Amino acid sequence: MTTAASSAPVLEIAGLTRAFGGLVAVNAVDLVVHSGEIVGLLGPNGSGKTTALNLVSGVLRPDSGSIRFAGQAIQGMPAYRIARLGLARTFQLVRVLNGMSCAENVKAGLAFHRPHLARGEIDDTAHRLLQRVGLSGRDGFSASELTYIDCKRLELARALALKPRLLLLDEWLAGLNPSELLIGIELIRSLKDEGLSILLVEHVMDAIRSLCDRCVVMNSGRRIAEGRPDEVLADPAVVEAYLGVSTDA
Ligand SMILES: Nc1ncnc2c1ncn2[C@@H]1O[C@H](COP(=O)(O)OP(=O)(O)OP(=O)(O)O)[C@@H](O)[C@H]1O
Repeated sequence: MTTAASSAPVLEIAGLTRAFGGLVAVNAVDLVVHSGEIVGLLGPNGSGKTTALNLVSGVLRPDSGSIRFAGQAIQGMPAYRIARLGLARTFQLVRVLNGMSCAENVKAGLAFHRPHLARGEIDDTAHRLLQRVGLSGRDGFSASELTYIDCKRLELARALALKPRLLLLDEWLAGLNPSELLIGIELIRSLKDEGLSILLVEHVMDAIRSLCDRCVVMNSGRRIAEGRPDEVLADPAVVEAYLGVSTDA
């Protein structure tokens, strides 16, 4: 079990750039996640955070720049190969297979990403992963019957089925009510306590303050700040980016 971040980088991004036509959505961004760390990727709407996650997870190909995961260059690799290396993600709009049970959802992920597992191991692992995210007793429930937070838990279980070293969470806490938010924050913290490294795109400030070891802030595709949550959230450039006004006056 890892309780403190160690120095080995699990993710190293340098000069990452991707344009859509004339719009440079991610512009020469550098970012490092050390092993055991939770790094927040912040910024106002449209600043390029989801595009950055899409580039890291192989959903999109970068125009230039490098992405190293656990020391291996992964830029431009197809998403399924990156996932099999142990880099998992959740999506801003929850993606679960609604026509399937919770257990089948997780087993589908296990069968695809860990095809060497025997049938019994797949069943046991799916059951354990559902317990792990707080879905005990829901193995046979249809995913379409789940509440919103339970859908999020199921998507997390599917991501954990990859046995990831790094987890990318794209606004996983968005839309939760205050009591669900506390549960969600504790669940993410418990993953870190087990040694998982996490890159977290998030707008919920309480979550950022309580979970993140460090934050990188983007605006208009560029990295504008990096530091501890309290430091970056007090940075005038960050306040200006979020509020759209200068704080110099
Ligand atoms: N596939 C695409 N084609 C064209 N433009 C895109 C595409 N994806 C993203 N963009 C544009 O790139 C910019 C960055 O978008 P992105 O979704 O990465 O921002 P974000 O920081 O994740 O925003 P939010 O917090 O609202 O999710 C935006 O101007 C967006 O409209």
